[in-house]
Amino acid sequence: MTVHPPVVGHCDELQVALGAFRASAHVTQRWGDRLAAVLGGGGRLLAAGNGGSAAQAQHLTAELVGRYRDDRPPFSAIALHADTSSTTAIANDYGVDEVFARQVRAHGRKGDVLMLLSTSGASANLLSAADAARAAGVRVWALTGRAPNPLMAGSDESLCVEAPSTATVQEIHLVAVHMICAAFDAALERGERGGRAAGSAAGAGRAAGAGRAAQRKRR
Ligand SMILES: O=C(CO)[C@@H](O)[C@H](O)[C@H](O)[C@H](O)COP(=O)(O)O
Ligand SMILES: [Zn+2]
Repeated sequence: MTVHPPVVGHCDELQVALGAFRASAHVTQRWGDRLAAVLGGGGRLLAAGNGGSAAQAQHLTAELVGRYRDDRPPFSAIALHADTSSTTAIANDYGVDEVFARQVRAHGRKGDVLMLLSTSGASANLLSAADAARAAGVRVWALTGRAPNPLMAGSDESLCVEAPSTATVQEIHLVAVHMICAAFDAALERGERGGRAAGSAAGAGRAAGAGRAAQRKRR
């Protein structure tokens, strides 16, 4: 067996873990499709994570509000940890385990999706957020490290990455994020083509963009 220095060894670990991840790639396809239906129908994605996973969660919301590859309408997606005033106030007043749960109660509506990213699948603030979401009728999808873990148990659906190190799990989570975005855009594109084929003046994606403000009724 070839023994690589640690830095190169990381590439080997990533390669092996990516190979295993291919088997769960269909989950990213499904999530991208469903997200297109939820957001296109006026719903919202909430996303959260701690540390490196916060960055990945924010990466996903940025690509939905901005764009992934091609130009398309913006969609409603919020990275909960990115609101520093809310997170610090909630941590200070209610405790750190409440930082995401309280924002889920504030922003989440029935039919929305909460995406939680965690390498351990055991962070208490994410577990509380999952509980809050389910109580509000918000679907919970978890991107985690190795199964089994408490977060996958507390979520409606999960994609668990089998990799030995936190770093590798995080890197594969970013791959998953981009695959979800690609599937999301493809689903919108199919909707637009369907809309045009049916003679609709506006494709489904554009219609969703235009109608979103009206559709999203806030309590
Ligand atoms: O990025 C890294 C390590 O690569 C760290 O910042 C890491 O994300 C933090 O320790 C997190 O608090 C870990 O939380 P989790 O992934 O277990 O939910
Ligand atoms: Zn990206």
